[in-house]
Amino acid sequence: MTRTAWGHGLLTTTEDGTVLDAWYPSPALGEAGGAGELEAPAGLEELVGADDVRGVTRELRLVTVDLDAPPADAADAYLRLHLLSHRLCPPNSMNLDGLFGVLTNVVWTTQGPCRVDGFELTRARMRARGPVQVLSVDKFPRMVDYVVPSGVRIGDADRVRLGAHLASGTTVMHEGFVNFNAGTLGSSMVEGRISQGVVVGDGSDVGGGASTMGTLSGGGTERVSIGERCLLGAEAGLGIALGDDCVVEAGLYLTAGTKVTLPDGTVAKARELSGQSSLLFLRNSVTGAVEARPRDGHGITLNSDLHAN
Ligand SMILES: CC(C)(COP(=O)(O)OP(=O)(O)OC[C@H]1O[C@@H](n2cnc3c(N)ncnc32)[C@H](O)[C@@H]1OP(=O)(O)O)[C@@H](O)C(=O)NCCC(=O)NCCSC(=O)CCC(=O)O
Ligand SMILES: O=C(O)C1=N[C@H](C(=O)O)CCC1
Ligand SMILES: [Mg+2]
Repeated sequence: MTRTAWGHGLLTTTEDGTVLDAWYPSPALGEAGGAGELEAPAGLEELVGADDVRGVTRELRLVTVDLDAPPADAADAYLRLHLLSHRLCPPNSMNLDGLFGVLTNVVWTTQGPCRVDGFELTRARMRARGPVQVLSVDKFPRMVDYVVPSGVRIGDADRVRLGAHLASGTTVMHEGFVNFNAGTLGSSMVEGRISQGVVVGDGSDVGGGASTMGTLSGGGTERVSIGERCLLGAEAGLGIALGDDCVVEAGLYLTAGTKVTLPDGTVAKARELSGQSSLLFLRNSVTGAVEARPRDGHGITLNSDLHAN
């Protein structure tokens, strides 16, 4: 069966037809066709038109995508990113092959997206209109400029890209980062980096400055994930999947190839322990060896005051 999704998008298009962005206020799974669904949501029509200062036009388009096929173009890609951030699709549930290729690099400003080519002249025209700040130059905008999910706190809007999936009860502190096609499935404290493709389970804490290894560049190939009630300590790093109720000591970078001493004295590569539950990983400060020790009972408990968002 074909898995589809649709939405009415407000597209920003340059004079040569390049789509800079698309905003879908109410994307949905399935096919459009129910009562009123072929009409754009209230308020969108009023936003259509040219912005000569930025050299763009804003147009409405009803877009339908096949979630199992690669993104066809930028409008399609933006719908997929919205589906993730609206929590209609969890990370790793749709085809994102070739995503970077269909997105264009954009100057994201407080007056809206602009082309990179000729930006200084665009900036001059925008300055004549009013104050303008450049937020970033990137293929992805900030999530909160397109989607504000319920039950979430985000200390610094720059740190969460459109396409992040943040479950209700998630707090992303200023040092945290969440990439597209990545995020949380329940209450979580995020003070470290959740890389593309990485998913964090309910009740887990990613400590300050911690790193989860991504697979997009630099050789990391293991699919990293964190189960429920886990703690990735401050400044720790993770290159394998953790099951539930695991702890990684602060400052320990556990790569897939790290040799880990087990309680019976045998040595295993961390990737062989991938997905196992109830383990504590630490670097023994006397011997220098990385050890995995069994942990009893349930893992960490989050401070509920910090997640009643
Ligand atoms: C590894 C653990 C989990 C261990 O803690 P535990 O409470 O389980 O055990 P413990 O009581 O400290 O230690 C039990 C016994 O093991 C010993 N022990 C502990 N760590 C050891 C090590 N690395 N090598 C050798 N022995 C060790 C202790 O001395 C003690 O020995 P005896 O039995 O002989 O007494 C911890 O040190 C840790 O790293 N926690 C992570 C916390 C964290 O990072 N939270 C996120 C904060 S995020 C944050 O703060 C944001 C701010 C920021 O930005 O940084
Ligand atoms: O969720 C918060 O707010 C947090 N605040 C602490 C702080 O302000 O120091 C750190 C952990 C989360
Ligand atoms: Mg606080």
